[in-house]
Amino acid sequence: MNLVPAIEVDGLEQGYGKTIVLKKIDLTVKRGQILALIGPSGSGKSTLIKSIMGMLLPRKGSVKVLDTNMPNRLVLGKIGFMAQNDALYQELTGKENLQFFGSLLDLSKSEVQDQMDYVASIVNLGPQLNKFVKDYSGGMKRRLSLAISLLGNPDLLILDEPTVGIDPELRDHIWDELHKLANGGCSILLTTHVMEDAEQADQLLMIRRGETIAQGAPQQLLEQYKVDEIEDVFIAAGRDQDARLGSD
Ligand SMILES: Nc1ncnc2c1ncn2[C@@H]1O[C@H](COP(=O)(O)OP(=O)(O)OP(=O)(O)O)[C@@H](O)[C@H]1O
Repeated sequence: MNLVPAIEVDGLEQGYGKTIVLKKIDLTVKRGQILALIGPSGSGKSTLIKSIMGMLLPRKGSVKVLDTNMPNRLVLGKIGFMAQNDALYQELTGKENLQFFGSLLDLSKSEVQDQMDYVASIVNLGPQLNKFVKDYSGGMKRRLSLAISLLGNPDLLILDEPTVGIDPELRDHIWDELHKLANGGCSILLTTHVMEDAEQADQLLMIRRGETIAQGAPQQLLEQYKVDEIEDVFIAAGRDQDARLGSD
């Protein structure tokens, strides 16, 4: 297996206009590893993802994906990306959406057809693929977006809140599949508010007020903070940060 990390972020500072949103962020996602990014609303998770995808250039520090500085068109083709807002064609069916996004990846119609059953089964969407997306529920749209991100056998999956609106049973099924993909060498970075998701990851990065407040394997963090729940790690690390920075 290639030992170059899938993602390397080093000393990243990022912001909009005069506002600094992220400070001194370091992270490494090795090949085949799953990293969950946790933080309250507005803490900068999507900003970090946009920086990794090359949609925002680093203000300070560096971002490398598959050993390449972003943005890079070739590397983008190796990333399966699921944005927070579903970017789907409402007037097309689920199947037509998959065909369209597959064609953007230079997959032939028959290649998309071959992969369609597999990606649709991961998110349990097979029976609804012939329905128009405008008639989908919010959770079905998330599932279709996830299926689209899996097309083309990506080396890296970047998933912004993939489990929103997905029931616990299907979430377990999706996690089984994500672990299988990771075991096959796919690296995965996802954001979540759901602590059950966090427990499934190999590595956690907790951000709050633009900074990393805790980073490590779930079990390691539970031991370090002497707590039983990941949520309590976040709370304790947040208190430490408030004590350091002041709570204003
Ligand atoms: N295009 C933009 N221009 C100006 N400020 C922005 C822009 N996008 C995000 N921000 C600000 O940057 C901060 C971080 O936003 P970001 O979307 O990265 O947070 P998040 O952790 O992903 O939040 P959520 O969990 O709600 O999606 C917020 O204060 C937000 O208002």
